[in-house]
Amino acid sequence: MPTVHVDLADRSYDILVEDGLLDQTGELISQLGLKKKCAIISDSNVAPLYADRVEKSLRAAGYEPSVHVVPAGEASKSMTQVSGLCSELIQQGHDRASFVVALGGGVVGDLAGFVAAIFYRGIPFVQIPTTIVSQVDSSAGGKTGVNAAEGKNLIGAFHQPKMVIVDPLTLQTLAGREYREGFAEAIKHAAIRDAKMVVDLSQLDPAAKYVEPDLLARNLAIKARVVEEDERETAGTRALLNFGHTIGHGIEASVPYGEMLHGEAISLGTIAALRLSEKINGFPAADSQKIIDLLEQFQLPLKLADSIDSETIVAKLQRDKKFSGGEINFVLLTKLGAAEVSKKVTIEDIREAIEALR
Ligand SMILES: NC(=O)c1ccc[n+]([C@@H]2O[C@H](COP(=O)([O-])OP(=O)(O)OC[C@H]3O[C@@H](n4cnc5c(N)ncnc54)[C@H](O)[C@@H]3O)[C@@H](O)[C@H]2O)c1
Ligand SMILES: O=C(O)C(=O)C[C@@H](O)[C@H](O)[C@H](O)COP(=O)(O)O
Ligand SMILES: [Zn+2]
Repeated sequence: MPTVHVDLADRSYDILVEDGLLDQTGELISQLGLKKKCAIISDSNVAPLYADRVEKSLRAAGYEPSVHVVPAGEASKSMTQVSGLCSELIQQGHDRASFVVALGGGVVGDLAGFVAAIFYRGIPFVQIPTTIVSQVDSSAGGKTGVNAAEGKNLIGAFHQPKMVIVDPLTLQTLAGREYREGFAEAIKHAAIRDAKMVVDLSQLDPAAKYVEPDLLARNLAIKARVVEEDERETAGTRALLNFGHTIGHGIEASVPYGEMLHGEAISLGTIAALRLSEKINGFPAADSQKIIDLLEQFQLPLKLADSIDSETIVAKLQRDKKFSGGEINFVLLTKLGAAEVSKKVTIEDIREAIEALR
């Protein structure tokens, strides 16, 4: 089975990718030496589809799971949900010996991971991702957290999972829009680390609702290698995973959370970052076009709606973690498959790149 090992000293773990793994959850988790009580956290779309199977598998392996469901969608990545879930877990008798199972997309993974990071000052958790975003990106790396009204992911913690269980067959139940949006993150991985994957992604059917385990694992391995180098985004390498995200997050936070899906906002942020790479690094426009063609193939947005005000985007993006101490650290491509953190991008360059999206 395709397995990606994330090597982080005592926080190391495996990412397992294979069709049908959902029904082996209990057996797989039993290798981790965790205690019996656990809380499955999921959302209102995913729980009716998959929580029973995960619960059954855990019970068969001797675990005692409780199930906790939040409303589907980005708005659930909130402190209100964190607080509600913590209370539910306490009421269900969970304590320091329990662990969390995050069953869902990136929203559930980030939210449940953050609950695990702070509940009783931190308990273990396992990720079971069910969207493209989460199966290529968010389930790995340990960034957990929620949004603030002022911007995306501004409250959170680094908390690595103990295991990531990826079952590509769960992708079959995604709606078309939610399936396609996730490819923005795979396209990002290709752009920053794997030029050959630009070609491989171009061969995928955007309506397939299935991705080969090897391609998912290849994406997760790109992420794992970056995270191993710079787990807490202090050395600059991990910031490369933010390609397209500075402006993308600004756009995502400029409309009510959930109105634009994460991958849709990142599509626009990617195009803006490509234009800035051309302007500042002389990145070839023909290579930008290869990335834009991929975004178009997955029917991701290429134009910013006039109803979204540029200054709102600028205000939101200035609260991003890459703005610190008065400096802008902006991720640019140097060539197809390679990126850098640049200090040469000004706020005026960013304004111009946002306007060019219209
Ligand atoms: N922590 C990280 O490293 C990281 C990386 C990338 C993205 N993110 C975060 O991830 C979030 C976006 O994640 P997402 O795009 O997966 O969104 P999501 O979790 O909201 O899932 C999208 C929609 O699909 C539904 N869904 C999920 N799996 C399903 C399935 N198998 N069948 C049917 N419906 C299903 C959900 O209920 C939801 O309505 C954003 O908040 C983003 O900031 C985090
Ligand atoms: O894992 C990372 O590092 C990433 O940047 C992955 C991104 O795709 C993801 O959207 C992440 O949540 C962004 O984190 P942030 O801390 O920059 O908000
Ligand atoms: Zn992202």
